[in-house]
Amino acid sequence: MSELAELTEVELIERFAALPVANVGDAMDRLNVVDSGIQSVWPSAGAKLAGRAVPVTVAGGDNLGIHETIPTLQPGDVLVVNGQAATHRALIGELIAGRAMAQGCVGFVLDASVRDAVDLEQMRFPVFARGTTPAGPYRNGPFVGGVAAAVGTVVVHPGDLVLGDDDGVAIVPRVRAAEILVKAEAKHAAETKQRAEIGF
Ligand SMILES: O=C([O-])CC(=O)C(=O)O
Ligand SMILES: [Mg+2]
Repeated sequence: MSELAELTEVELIERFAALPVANVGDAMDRLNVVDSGIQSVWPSAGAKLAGRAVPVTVAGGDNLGIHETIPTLQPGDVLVVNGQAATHRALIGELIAGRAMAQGCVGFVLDASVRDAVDLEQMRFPVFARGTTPAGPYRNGPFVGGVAAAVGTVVVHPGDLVLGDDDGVAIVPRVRAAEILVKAEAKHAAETKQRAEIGF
């Protein structure tokens, strides 16, 4: 634990990024795993996300809060959007993703729909959402940023760690990150040993 207490946030995120999200979920007693309806939107497998949460809550189908938040993003941030689980409009696409990438943002998680999924994969920009639709967003507001937001029933605080892979998304509370990393790495080591015993 003392070694972990000295890890920088970047090192902590790198260590989490090396683990399957399932192992991290298990290390949190299977809690804090985001609703299974929120998945990678890349047409192919291989999306992998690990970064620091910047939560924003928007009205269903409206992305003003995303536009206003993107200029504030820092390298390593993940934009996490409570879009009210409204799937009738896409809140982001490749253009907004490109602007976020230019800020150093490493991915998005949205309780909403998105569009331009093929472009997002070609850009290697991981986006997790409830689905895709060609229907574009409105841009009127309101929105709330800078405080916790709910995504798929999980509360996300600013600075929490956001992890995603082809199984889905989990949120690691920042204050518990070191303790959860120890348990998740132990779980991964145990499963690696079990695989060898089973013979694959
Ligand atoms: O037009 C929008 O607001 C969403 C979109 O498709 C993009 O960002 O590429
Ligand atoms: Mg677009």
